[in-house]
Amino acid sequence: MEEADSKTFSPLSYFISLYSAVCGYFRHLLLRILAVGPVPQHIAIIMDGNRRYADRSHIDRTRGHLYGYDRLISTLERCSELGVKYVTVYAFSIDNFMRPADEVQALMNLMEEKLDDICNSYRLTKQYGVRVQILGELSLLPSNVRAAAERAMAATRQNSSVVLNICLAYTSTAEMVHSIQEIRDKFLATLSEAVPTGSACLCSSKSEAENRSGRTGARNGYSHGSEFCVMSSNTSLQSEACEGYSTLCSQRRQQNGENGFVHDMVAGVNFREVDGKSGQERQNGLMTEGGEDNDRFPVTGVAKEFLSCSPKG
Ligand SMILES: CC(C)=CCC/C(C)=C/CC/C(C)=C/COP(=O)(O)OP(=O)(O)O
Repeated sequence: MEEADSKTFSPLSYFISLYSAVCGYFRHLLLRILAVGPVPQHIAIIMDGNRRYADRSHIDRTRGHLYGYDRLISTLERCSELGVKYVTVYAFSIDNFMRPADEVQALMNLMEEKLDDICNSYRLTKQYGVRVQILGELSLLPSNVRAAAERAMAATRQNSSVVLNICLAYTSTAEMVHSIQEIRDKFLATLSEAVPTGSACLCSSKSEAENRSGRTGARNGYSHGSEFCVMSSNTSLQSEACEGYSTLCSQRRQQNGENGFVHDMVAGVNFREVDGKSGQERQNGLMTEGGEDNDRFPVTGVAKEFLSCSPKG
């Protein structure tokens, strides 16, 4: 026993543990000071530079991704200590599937392993109370990763201290298109309930039928029928949209020519739900936003990207 103790003790290991304890103490102090000031509720992170780091350090690229993951977790812990409520990480875009097959495979293996590690980490799940949410097109992921994602969400569902949103197989274009399609379908269902079929005040029966069947827009551009149905209804969805989004809607109509009004309006509702800003604020945001990376990033790039894509049914 004594022999084993004398083998494990070394001045170097003693120095290393002393050094890390001192660093930990100062980090803790620094975070306490920072927490006195304003702390953002939501921090979004784009994982980037893992391969460049690996190439520069002459290590395997998979190891570069592994180090990137470790950094993410320590950043998450620091955010949680500061009182940040949401950390959103853009970990894998739909476009990333176009990377070489062996890299995609290695990343998928890493995701599966790390999602399970998060679930099994006492530190993350119990001490930090991390709740995991996976955002994206889960159907595009291999079944083992999808299952790991479901496990992580289920295992941390009860936690509430900090939410870790992991964007996997995600792009904001796909998200916007899907949400618009979903809202369109709900809207059209509401429309068909709210408006008696064949009412003389409504659009022609032909355009009404087209809207109900979920077309992207009215065939004839801004047919009176289509606009009248939208503007005159009292459903909350419609009035919300009309209330603060008229500028956005009309700009969108001008830009897209014959894209349907239904979609312009739905986009307005969605922008509001995204960040709670008014249509005009959102537009100002659009005009001033820049940077390549923002284009595909959730929240910041959403509206900008939407304006540059034409929704298709
Ligand atoms: C569970 C969980 C959160 C797992 C995370 C897995 C992980 C590390 C994903 C990052 C993948 C990725 C595309 C990183 C970007 O760096 P890059 O490859 O684009 O590097 P580069 O900019 O140097 O080319």
